[in-house]
Amino acid sequence: MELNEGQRKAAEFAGGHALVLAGAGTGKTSTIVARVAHLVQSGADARRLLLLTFTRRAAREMKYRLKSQIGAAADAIAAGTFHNFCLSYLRRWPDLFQCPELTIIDRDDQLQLMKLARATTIGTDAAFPKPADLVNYSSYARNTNRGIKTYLVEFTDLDPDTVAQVQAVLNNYTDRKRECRYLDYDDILHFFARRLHGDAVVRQKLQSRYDHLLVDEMQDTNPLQWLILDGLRDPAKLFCVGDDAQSIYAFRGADFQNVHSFAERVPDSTTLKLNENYRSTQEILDLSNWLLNQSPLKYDKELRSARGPGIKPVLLEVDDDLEEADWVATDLMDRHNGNTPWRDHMILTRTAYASRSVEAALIENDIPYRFVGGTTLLASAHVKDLLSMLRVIDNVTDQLAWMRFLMLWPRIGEKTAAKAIDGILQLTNIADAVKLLRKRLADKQEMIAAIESVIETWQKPREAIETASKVLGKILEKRYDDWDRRLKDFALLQRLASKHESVRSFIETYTLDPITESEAQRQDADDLVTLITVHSAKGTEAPVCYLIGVAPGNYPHARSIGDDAQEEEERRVLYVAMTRAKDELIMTGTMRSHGAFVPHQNRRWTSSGSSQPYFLSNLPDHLVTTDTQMLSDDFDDEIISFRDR
Ligand SMILES: Nc1ncnc2c1ncn2[C@@H]1O[C@H](COP(=O)(O)OP(=O)(O)OP(=O)(O)O)[C@@H](O)[C@H]1O
Repeated sequence: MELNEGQRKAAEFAGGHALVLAGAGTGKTSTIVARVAHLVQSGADARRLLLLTFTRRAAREMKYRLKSQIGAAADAIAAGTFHNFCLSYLRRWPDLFQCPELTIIDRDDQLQLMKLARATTIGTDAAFPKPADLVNYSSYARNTNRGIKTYLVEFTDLDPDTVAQVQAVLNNYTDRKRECRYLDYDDILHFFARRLHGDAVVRQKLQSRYDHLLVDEMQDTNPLQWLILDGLRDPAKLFCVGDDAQSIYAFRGADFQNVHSFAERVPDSTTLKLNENYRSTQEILDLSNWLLNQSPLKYDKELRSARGPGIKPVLLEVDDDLEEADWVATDLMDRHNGNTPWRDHMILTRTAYASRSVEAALIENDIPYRFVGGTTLLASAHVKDLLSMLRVIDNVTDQLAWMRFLMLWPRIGEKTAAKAIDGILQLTNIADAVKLLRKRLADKQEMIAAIESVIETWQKPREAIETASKVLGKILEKRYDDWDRRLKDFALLQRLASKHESVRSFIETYTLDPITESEAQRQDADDLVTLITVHSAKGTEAPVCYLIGVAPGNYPHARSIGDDAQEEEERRVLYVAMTRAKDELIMTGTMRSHGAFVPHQNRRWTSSGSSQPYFLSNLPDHLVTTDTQMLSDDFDDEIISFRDR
């Protein structure tokens, strides 16, 4: 691929810090890859480059592209997510970061722990914020780099007494984490940033480690991530790429001011722009441009297609999600029969839940697919059961894992487990814990033998999981009706683990950046339809994109209505979704008729009515082909070509 003038200028930029600010499909990712290649080819030491991406998948893809451009040097480049990068240093320098051996916990564990903290601190009070709210408060405050009290006063309606109680619950939660040696997702960045800014030795060591810091998807970084970049730069040079119109993670604390205010924050920086979109045809961009232009915010983006004209986007009204699913599956099969590979198709959904009918239709029709962004493999109950065994071996103070593991066994209830755990928490290694269990639970020799057999294979992650599956199989089989289906996941875990050097690294990788079951199953297959949530689809593209659930209540999502900032973020979600399509964008949803939404007797949206805000309610007819047109007698050629492919 030959870079255009703007891309080349950015890739070969010889000044200090730079921000590449550009719209969707303008080659930001291609440019950052080209810049890394350029730096290495001009003599930069690959080991002194740090490439930060939003997902592990993005890092893997960039490395893959780099490998073809610069060969083995690509292996030396540190590339990964902020969380991976920070964790690697917490692990490498535990003393400097004052962060001993720790277990990473996921949201499920956070909720469990918060439940305990809430119950201990305030007892039962139905009106008090729920564990999920408390986890969210804590997470948002840290990611936006605010004290919890400041956050609660500024962003919630809680009265001063409740604020004080929430603080007490969160203190209890923190104490519990310390006691169990847990790190939650936000702690990773928080601990790293705190030492980076609070300890001159750490700062000096890290600042002397890199020459170039390259950041993809800058618009989705949060204030805490900014703090990290700010602490790492100078003499290292920042090269950040981003698009403010694609900022869709404000709900997690992302701050698109990191892009908007880059020039003020980094006074000696240069902002470079890319204008031409190489991904989509002009018709797809006309619709995307129109969507952004409806916003009260000035995005100042008018995407121009380098590819020229193509097929107009289609907006298809369906009666319900079943009809939608059937239609998508039939259309996919028609296209595949016409020799288009499955891989050319991507189905974008708001949520995993909203795509269940489409997923069922894919399965029913034997359409091979992988799902990206839904319920994740490590979150399913039987996998958590198995992981609990691995986790207690890795961290003997992992209270939540002990509770789960012990209670798997017959005749061990909450009380017996809690008593044993009280003793275990005083210990420092698994060998002592086994001794203690042998004494306290003398009639549970089978369980103790099971732990010992896994310890024996501990150094080989694949074997450790195989052993754990065998020794737990008999008891798990009795717990789950659909055991045969679940058992297959254990084989999947073994396959994934075989690529890791330790059990811990395996668990951490997929806790930090979760993988869905279907994604894991199909990792090596390449001709598949991709079913993906819009949030996971950032940075991806496909020739044909189906955007399902384009309806009031989804765009903007009902939950965001009434909050201007959230509604605006919803517009950007739709914009991200539309701009994934290269050749064809097909939107399906309920209730559209001749440019206005007409409540239908048998349709789900009837009760909320057509007054619900909807981004496409004023959509000019000329921007899309509608199903009404598709069904009319004077079908034009373009529509026939779409249908008769
Ligand atoms: N100079 C070019 N010539 C031809 N194709 C290009 C050029 N630059 C980028 N492309 C292609 O355009 C598409 C979009 O590029 P890329 O994914 O880098 O854009 P992006 O700005 O990161 O997009 P987004 O932010 O929407 O994810 C890719 O298919 C890429 O190969």
